[in-house]
Amino acid sequence: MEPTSLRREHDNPAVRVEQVSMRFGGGEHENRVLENLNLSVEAGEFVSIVGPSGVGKTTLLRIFSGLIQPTAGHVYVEEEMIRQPHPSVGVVFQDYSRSLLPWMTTIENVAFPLEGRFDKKKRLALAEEALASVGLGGQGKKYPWEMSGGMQQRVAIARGIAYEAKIMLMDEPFASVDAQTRFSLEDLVADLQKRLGLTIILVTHDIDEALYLSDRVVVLAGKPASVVTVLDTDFGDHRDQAATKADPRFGQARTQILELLGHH
Ligand SMILES: Nc1ncnc2c1ncn2[C@@H]1O[C@H](COP(=O)(O)OP(=O)(O)OP(=O)(O)O)[C@@H](O)[C@H]1O
Repeated sequence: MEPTSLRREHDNPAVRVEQVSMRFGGGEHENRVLENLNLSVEAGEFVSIVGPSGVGKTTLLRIFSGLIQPTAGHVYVEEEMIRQPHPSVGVVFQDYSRSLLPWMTTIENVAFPLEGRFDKKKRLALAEEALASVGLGGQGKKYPWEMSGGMQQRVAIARGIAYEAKIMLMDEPFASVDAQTRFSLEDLVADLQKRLGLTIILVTHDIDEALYLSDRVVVLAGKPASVVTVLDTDFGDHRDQAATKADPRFGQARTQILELLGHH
């Protein structure tokens, strides 16, 4: 576990932000959230962002998505500067119940963002394939509200896959499910990432989850926030919930992050 430099040179960045600052409000109500932040994520890489509550993790993810514009700095997707959402980027939020439309069946929900891109037959075929990839093949006729929380979150992930998003931004996607389901969703996402060669940026408050899933863990801190450390994980490609978390290097990395965040 070696701390790496804050600005690492990348060969093939999928997404990156350059000198990004973000302020909300003005005058005496000004809230400076992010300042001069640089972060580059390589194609096929899994990067997690951790930091104290309110530090600006979600704000940074929304800037990466193009949903909001930074006050200063630039955002690039596949080396193209963006000012709005980019078709290669999918977003999965914690609150799956708000992202799935209750009056549509599961398969219709997954196929919905493909409207205008493909005819109906192709849309449904892609949606079925995506559902199968998250272990929900043949279940497309159910409505979201007939499914458990974990299943609904798998549907939300399938929607990004059907859309052929190569870059997935995930904001606390497993926070609303029980611990057991959380572990299986983590393993599902790790597997999909490898199989489909996805680039993933995950915001989480769970340091074990960040270490378990990521190639690098980015620690945000300060007010306004900046990247205080980037940790490379070296637990190998084949991770296992029990064995990886029992690895002494895992414990050392966890302690290092907790100390950085002021939890001694
Ligand atoms: N649309 C907005 N308008 C005004 N202020 C905002 C807006 N979005 C975020 N903020 C402010 O930006 C700061 C960072 O919020 P953000 O949600 O990004 O933090 P976070 O690290 O994701 O927090 P948590 O871990 O609690 O989810 C907070 O002070 C928040 O009040």
